[in-house]
Amino acid sequence: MATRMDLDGRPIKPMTICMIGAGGFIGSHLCEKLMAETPHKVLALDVYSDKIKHLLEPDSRSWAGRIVFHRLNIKHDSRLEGLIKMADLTINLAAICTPADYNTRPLDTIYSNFIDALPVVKYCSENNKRLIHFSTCEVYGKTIGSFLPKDSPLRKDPAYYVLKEDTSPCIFGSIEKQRWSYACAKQLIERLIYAEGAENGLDFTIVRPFNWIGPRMDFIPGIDGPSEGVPRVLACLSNNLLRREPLKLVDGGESQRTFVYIMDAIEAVLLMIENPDRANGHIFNVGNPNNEVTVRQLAEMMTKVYAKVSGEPSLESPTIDVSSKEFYGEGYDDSDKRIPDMTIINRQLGWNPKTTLWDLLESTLTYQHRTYAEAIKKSMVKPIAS
Ligand SMILES: NC(=O)c1ccc[n+]([C@@H]2O[C@H](COP(=O)([O-])OP(=O)(O)OC[C@H]3O[C@@H](n4cnc5c(N)ncnc54)[C@H](O)[C@@H]3O)[C@@H](O)[C@H]2O)c1
Ligand SMILES: O=c1ccn([C@@H]2O[C@H](COP(=O)(O)OP(=O)(O)O[C@H]3OC[C@@H](O)[C@H](O)[C@H]3O)[C@@H](O)[C@H]2O)c(=O)[nH]1
Repeated sequence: MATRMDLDGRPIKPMTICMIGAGGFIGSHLCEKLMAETPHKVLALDVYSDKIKHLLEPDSRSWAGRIVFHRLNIKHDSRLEGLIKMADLTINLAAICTPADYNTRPLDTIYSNFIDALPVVKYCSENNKRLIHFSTCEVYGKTIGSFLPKDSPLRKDPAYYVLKEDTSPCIFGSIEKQRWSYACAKQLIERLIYAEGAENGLDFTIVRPFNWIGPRMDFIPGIDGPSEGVPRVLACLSNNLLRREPLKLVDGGESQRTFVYIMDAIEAVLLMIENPDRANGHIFNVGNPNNEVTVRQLAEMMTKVYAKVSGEPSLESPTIDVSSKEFYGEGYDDSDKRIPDMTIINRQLGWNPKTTLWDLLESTLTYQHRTYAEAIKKSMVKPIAS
């Protein structure tokens, strides 16, 4: 493998990365990228390994031995500090991060996103190790514009909705809207990391992902996850399409999101890993401001794309409205609109997303169809009564 150069033309030394939550959606893509394109080693920590098992098989692959899986729960495992000490860099991805959990399991959500992350920050700070911590775009909460009168022309002014790392406020709902337990826990761990940087010199980078989507995201209920489980929107709507049932739109599907392809987003993370001088001390939005849709538009586009990749005609009534109370239960609330400002990541790392929403849905739904269509068909065949 040719020596890799950083953005300032210096050779990049191979490093060891302690990746916590390596078995999840983002972790699996990051591990794949690191194995295929870099000489770095990965200590992969997670309670699950299904999504990276293809990388762990002892075969003749060129990366054999560069990735080692450690099955552990960071809540209670004394191996954690030793593994952080063995590495040059720690990346913490571990979290409960599906909205269906925020209002129904608020304690688990707060513990996972704040309390369980504390030792990771502490061990990095005490051992002078660099930390890349995964936060979320949800720390911005709602836009300022959402509080303006519906007909206010200011709602169209980007100053009232574009989310900027160093100037936008974090606006959450009231305490009984437990949806915000996740965002609030993430905000507090960001503040703690920032303070460790300011007071104790911790080298940190904070990533705020804006709806990264792609293959291996979450699970399909009843196939590789619980039948009653509610994953994030991509998997929910994929599940509906695979089962040929109407796609459920929560509260009319009016909320807006920007979706970025996981493959584009992983490029940004690799730039952070390999350019510490440009990434340390920064908080980065990572998203695609050009891929904005309402959830209703997302559902309509997914319906069209799925018909194309599966060859099956769409349903006559492809969507159905459902209230948030019915879908998520008491205490749900929502972010109205999420457009990332890209100035800082552009300036520091020269990163820009490339993939359009149509293209990323086409490759992702091709994967969903190939991976799940047969299993769904089998599961839907009713057993014959004897
Ligand atoms: N995917 C997105 O669009 C998105 C958006 C915003 C923020 N994020 C953040 O990025 C990170 C990764 O997200 P993801 O989409 O890959 O989620 P994911 O749920 O697929 O991955 C998280 C992984 O962490 C592991 N984990 C959780 N608790 C653990 C513990 N106590 N010990 C060991 N492992 C544990 C889980 O088993 C899982 O494999 C999270 O911090 C999330 O909040 C993701
Ligand atoms: O079947 C569904 C599922 C979801 N939705 C809606 O689709 C939108 C997006 O839902 P997602 O499940 O992807 O979750 P959100 O975008 O609200 O939050 C996510 O954002 C960033 C991360 O921190 C987390 O991964 C998650 O909190 C929401 O408005 C939700 O109400 C539907 O209309 N139908």
